[in-house]
Amino acid sequence: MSSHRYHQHFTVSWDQLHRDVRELCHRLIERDFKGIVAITRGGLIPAALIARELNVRLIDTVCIKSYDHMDQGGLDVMKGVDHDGDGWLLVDDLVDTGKTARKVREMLPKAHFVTVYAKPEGRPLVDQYLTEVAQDCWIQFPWDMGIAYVEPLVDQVKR
Ligand SMILES: O=P(O)(O)OC[C@H]1O[C@H](OP(=O)(O)OP(=O)(O)O)[C@H](O)[C@@H]1O
Ligand SMILES: Nc1nc2[nH]cnc2c(=O)[nH]1
Ligand SMILES: [Mg+2]
Repeated sequence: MSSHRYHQHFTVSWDQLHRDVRELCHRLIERDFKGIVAITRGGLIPAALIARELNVRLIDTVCIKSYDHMDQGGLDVMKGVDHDGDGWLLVDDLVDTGKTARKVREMLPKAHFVTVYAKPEGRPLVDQYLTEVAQDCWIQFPWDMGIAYVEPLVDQVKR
């Protein structure tokens, strides 16, 4: 599958991401977790922020790659964990088609799985998420962006 499926962009700033993760933490505060499993790489930053809010120190990773920028390839699992996820919080930044989530759920069937953003196809695979985003929308994360100069409108339009 390729970038042709994305027709809109949803740009998330660092501030927005931080606010969203904190809101997700409000919904997790009543639960106790043995630790957090972050799905690399996208799950690492939300996992660090959640660990701070919930005072969790034990953090593990499932290392998996599915996309090369907007192009979806085969799943490459580089590292798993040696338990079934019982009592653990499993964290990713987003669920899109659900392919990554399905694979990781097989590996950790008992974990409580959360993402910050969820698209409709992947939504049924997570236990909790904060914000739903349209299926044809590419979520642009702050770690993939930089600050750039923008020409004044008059120069863009009239030159
Ligand atoms: O629901 P899916 O269609 O499987 O897509 C979701 C996955 O895609 C992205 O990871 P990616 O493979 O791009 O790797 P990264 O986290 O290292 O950026 C994202 O972080 C999710 O893990
Ligand atoms: N950054 C980013 N990675 C993805 N991987 C799968 N879907 C997406 C998306 O919408 N944004
Ligand atoms: Mg990922």
